[in-house]
Formats: sequence, C-alpha cells, structure tokens
Amino acid sequence: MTRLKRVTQVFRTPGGLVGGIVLLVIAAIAVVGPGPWHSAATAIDPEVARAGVSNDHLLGTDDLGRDVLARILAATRLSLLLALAATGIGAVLGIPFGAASGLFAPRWRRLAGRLIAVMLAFPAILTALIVCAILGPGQGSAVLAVGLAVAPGFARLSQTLGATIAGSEYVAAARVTGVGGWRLFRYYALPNIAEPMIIAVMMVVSDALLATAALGFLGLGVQSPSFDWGGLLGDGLRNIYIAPLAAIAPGVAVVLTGLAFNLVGDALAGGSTPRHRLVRRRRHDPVQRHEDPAPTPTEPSPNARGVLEVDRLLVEFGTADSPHQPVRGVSFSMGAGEMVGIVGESGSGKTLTALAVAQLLPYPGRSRARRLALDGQEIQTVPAGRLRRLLGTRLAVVFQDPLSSLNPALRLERQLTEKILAHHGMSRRVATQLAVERLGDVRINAPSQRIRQLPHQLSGGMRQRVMIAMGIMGTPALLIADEPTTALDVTVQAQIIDVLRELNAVHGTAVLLISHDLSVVTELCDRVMVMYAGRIIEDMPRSVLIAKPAHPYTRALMASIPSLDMSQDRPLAVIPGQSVSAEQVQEGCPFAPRCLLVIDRCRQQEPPLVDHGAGRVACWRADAELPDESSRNPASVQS
Ligand SMILES: Nc1ncnc2c1ncn2[C@@H]1O[C@H](COP(=O)(O)OP(=O)(O)OP(=O)(O)O)[C@@H](O)[C@H]1O
Repeated sequence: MTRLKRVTQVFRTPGGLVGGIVLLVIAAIAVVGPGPWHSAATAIDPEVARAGVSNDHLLGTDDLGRDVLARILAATRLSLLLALAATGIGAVLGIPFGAASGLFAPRWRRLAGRLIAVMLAFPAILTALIVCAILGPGQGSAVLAVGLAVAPGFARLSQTLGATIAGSEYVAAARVTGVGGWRLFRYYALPNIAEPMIIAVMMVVSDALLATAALGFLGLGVQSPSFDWGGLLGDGLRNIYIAPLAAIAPGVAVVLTGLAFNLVGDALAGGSTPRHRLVRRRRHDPVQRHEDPAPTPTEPSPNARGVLEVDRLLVEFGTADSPHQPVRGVSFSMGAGEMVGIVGESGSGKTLTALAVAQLLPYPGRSRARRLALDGQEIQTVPAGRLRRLLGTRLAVVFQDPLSSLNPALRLERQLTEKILAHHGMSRRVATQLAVERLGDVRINAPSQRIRQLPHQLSGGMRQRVMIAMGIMGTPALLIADEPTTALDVTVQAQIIDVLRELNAVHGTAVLLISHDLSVVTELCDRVMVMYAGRIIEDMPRSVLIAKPAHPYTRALMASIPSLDMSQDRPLAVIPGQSVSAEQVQEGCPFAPRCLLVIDRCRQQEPPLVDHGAGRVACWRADAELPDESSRNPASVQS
C-alpha cells in the first residue's frame, strides 16, 4: 500500500476526518493569503468602532472599526507560518541530535541524555520567554524562541527511538558487517524513526501555534502593523466587556486549529500502530487473500461451531521475501465450557497461537487463517470497534508473569473495574462490588481490603489469581491461560489449577491452558493438543492420551512425566535429540530425526493431521509398536 493510500485510510476515522476537513479549510485560507480580506481588515472607521454583530460585520469590529472576521482570516497565513517555522526549527535541531545520540557510545549517550533532560526540565513557554527577552520582541525572535523551546521534546523522542533501534538485532548485524557512523544514522536510524516523528510533528505544531500566539498576545511576537491571532487576542482583550467577539474569535481560531492538528496527529498515530497494519494487510494484501495458508490441505477443518474456531492459522515474522512461520496451519475448535490444553516444548508455537487468537501478536508478527472465530464471530473481518468489544467482553487472557501484566501504579480496584466500566456501562460502585466478589471467587482472603492494595503488596500466587479475577470480571466465554503456574511453587500451582477448575464449573467459561508441563494439562483439561515445530501433531481426549498416546513424541512426553510409583533407581526419561523450531523444519516430519519409529516416508513427507480414533494425529506411524526396551519407556534410550 502506498503512503498516500495509508494516509487516506487514516482519515476514515471520525477524529481524523473532522481534523482533516478543518485543516484543509484553514490551509486553503492560508494559501489564499490576506489579499481578499486586506482592506476590510486594515480599514480604520471610528464610526463603527466596537460595533456588534451585523450583516456588514459578522463578528463585529475592533476598537478602530476594523472587521474582526476579516482580520482573523487575514492573520491565518502568518499565524500558521509562525507555528510551522517554529516546529521546523525544533525538528531540525532536535531530531538529528536525539537520533544520533541514540547511536553514540554509551558515555556520550548518557551525557546527551542528561543535556536533553535538563532542557526538558525547563517549561517550554519559559524558555521561549527568556529567549524572546534576550533577542527582543519580533516575529523572528518569537519563532526562534518557540523552536528552541520545542527542540528538546523532539530530541528526547528521537533519542528514545534511536536507542531502541541501536539495540535492535539488525543494527548489531550492520555493525558486524562494518556499517557505522553516518550510514548507520542515515540508513538505519532515520528511516525507522520517520513515521513516529511525522506524527510528533503534527502534535508539536499545535503546541507551537499556542506558544507563538501566547508571545503575540504578550506583545513579544508579531509587531504592528503585521498581526497574528495572538496579537488579535491581546488587542481584543482590552475591550472584552464592550466587544467580546474581538477577543473570543481569535482564541477560537487558535484552539480550533490546534485541535485539528491534534486530531490528525492522533489519527495518524492510530493508523501507524501494528494492529492497524495487520488489519490493512489482511484486507488489502492480494497475496494473502488468494493464498492458502495451510501447508497441509488434507487437514480436517474443525467442524464443531463453538466458542473458538481456528482453521489453518498461520503466524509469520520476517519480510515478504524471507518469511519465518513459527505457527504453520494450526486448526482446532473449542466448545462452550470445554477445557483444552496445549502442550509442547519451548518454541513449538503455543504462545503465538494464543496471541494470534487474542490479536496480541507482537509487531511485526502477523497472522492469517481461513477462519478465526470467537463466539461465532470472525475476528479477522469484524470492524475494529466491534472487535475491541468482542475481545474485551468475551475473551480473557492470563499471562505467565502477572507482575508485568499488572500496572504497578494502580490499585487493584481500578485495574479490576477498568474493563467492565469501559464495556458494560456499570456504575463504579456496582463494578467495585463485583470486583470484590470476583476476588473472593479466586480465593483471595479479605477481598474488600486487598482491593485497595497495589500489585507489589501481593504474593506471586495472589497476583496470578488477581489476573484470573480480572479475566472473569465480564462474562468471558473463553479464558486463555498461558503458563499460569510456571513461576509458582507446587502448592500455589495446585491452588491456581483449582481456581481454573472452579471457574469453569461455576461460570461455564471455556479454558485454553497453555503449558509445557503435560502433568498440569492432563490434570485439568478434557482434551489435550500437542504442538511440535509450529503444528498440532496430536489432539486427543485426556483419557485416551493418558491410556494410549498415538504419536511417538506424545508417547515419549508421557513417559518422561515422573510419578510416585516409579522406581527411584531408574533414571528419568528424556527425549532423544534436540527440539526443532519451525524455522528449522525441512522436508518430512520435523520429529523424524528424534523418532524411534522413523521410516523413509517420514523423512520425505510431512504427515497431515488426520482423524484418528477419538481425536487427530499427524504421524505415518501412529500406534506402531515401539522397539523392545523403548516400548516400556520410549524415552529411555537417551536416559
Ligand atoms: N517476536 C518474535 N519475533 C520473531 N520470532 C518470534 C517472536 N516470538 C516468537 N518467535 C518465534 O516463534 C517461535 C515460537 O514461539 P512461542 O512463544 O509461540 O513458543 P512457545 O511454544 O510458547 O514456547 P515457550 O514455552 O518457550 O514460550 C519461537 O521459537 C521463535 O522462533
């Protein structure tokens, strides 16, 4: 999509549209210039001084009888030019300094950071006033003063962005290949900060407009006979009780223009977020529309229409030329109130599958699927507003690290009630009551006292339960819990499992539990899906999986679970070989190099996920007998 098309897309938001129209009108007036209004704006006529609204003077006249509307229109060009020039000076001084300092050696970077911080500590208007006082009144000094005042803001933003880029893997790779200095700045830093900077410029123009108008108002900016909106405001204020419009109208012009810049900047910022990019990509990328995302067309589509339907989900990183697909055509569905587990080794794609469902993939990750439906509604095509509401009310996600998922600065009450206040229109009192009830549901003692605490005042297990309580504040049809017990000790793990079980029984919420711990998953879930190298390789009811796992990988996983009745002399089983990530998948079954049942076909052809007994399995040798020793313990070969 071209940049122009992306900009027009942004103006499809209501705020962007209103701001865009206002800006276009103001820009047109500025382009026309003071010409058409010049005589009415400057002609002195004491006979009509301070006249009210009339057909001849729509906004009345000032104390010399000059038409107020004509003066405002005539001042548009100069007011805008002053603001744009000041922003330009700020950007030219601040952006290169900040961006370059992000790439400096650490010592110089720290020094530059301190310098920027000191400059930022000074209020911008104070800086502008001091510079103006030193240089003397006049529009040139006003522009320079405001430019210097806004420069540190630009520097700080570009420094932060530059530092992020400096820490990126691609800059490290460029440095390794000998790229440095100016080329690093020109080709690696600047292009990557351009977009957020354009948005920042839009926002700063609005501040600069206000600041130059303020200097004009104080008599430090544009000097007579020229005039800008700030000057008009100052003149009008002298007679505000006799001719109020002469003061109000230029003020409205400043506020309206500033607001329009902000609205457009805001719409641009919204349009540049990864979420927008994903939606745009999905709807407009012709390759994606026609391409079959599934690497294995024979995979059965999930047919049960339920809480969640995922059909041939694919998650992709990297560029279009060299994509990397950590999730490769995952299909499953979940019925209402069902408890399903996803297990697999680290890097098998469990978390990315969940994040794609929740539309939370980190940028630049993108997903596509034949169908991705929550509560029967296709997530990929539902308009953004409805999608937010759908995900906000029907889906809850609990992550592994609750401390980083909870806002450290907000009390639990605020965090628990936020979602419900936004989506359910409940009063704060009722929402707080519900929050206390939910904290009780997840077995937090003294919930009405706890609700007034901050996250750091709770233990790890409590924080995890608070996250679950937060998830069930609405009426979620599905709760995704990604490794919710991993960082917790065994007792607290058991409590969390109990809470999830109770939540399912009492509220009927379906639970998708992600874990690398097969024992946790088989304890809680009705059905278990095993992932390997970005695909589901086995999907079975729990009882079948425990009694007779079909895939050799699942069999090895089951054998590696320690149990109380196993001999203490016997070493714990391990699965031979190294886990394979989706990037490393070549021809054939990704598990083939580690499989005890491997045959030639496994090395040549990746098996599709097909119906198998009570579930589905992706294996050419499902249920085949394992060799002697390993049939008792398939993972013992390497133990
Ligand atoms: N932000 C990212 N950018 C690029 N690739 C990524 C990113 N996040 C994940 N991946 C790739 O996707 C693979 C699967 O990641 P995912 O987080 O889904 O694994 P997982 O099965 O949940 O493992 P774990 O249990 O360790 O969290 C990773 O091995 C990595 O190669």
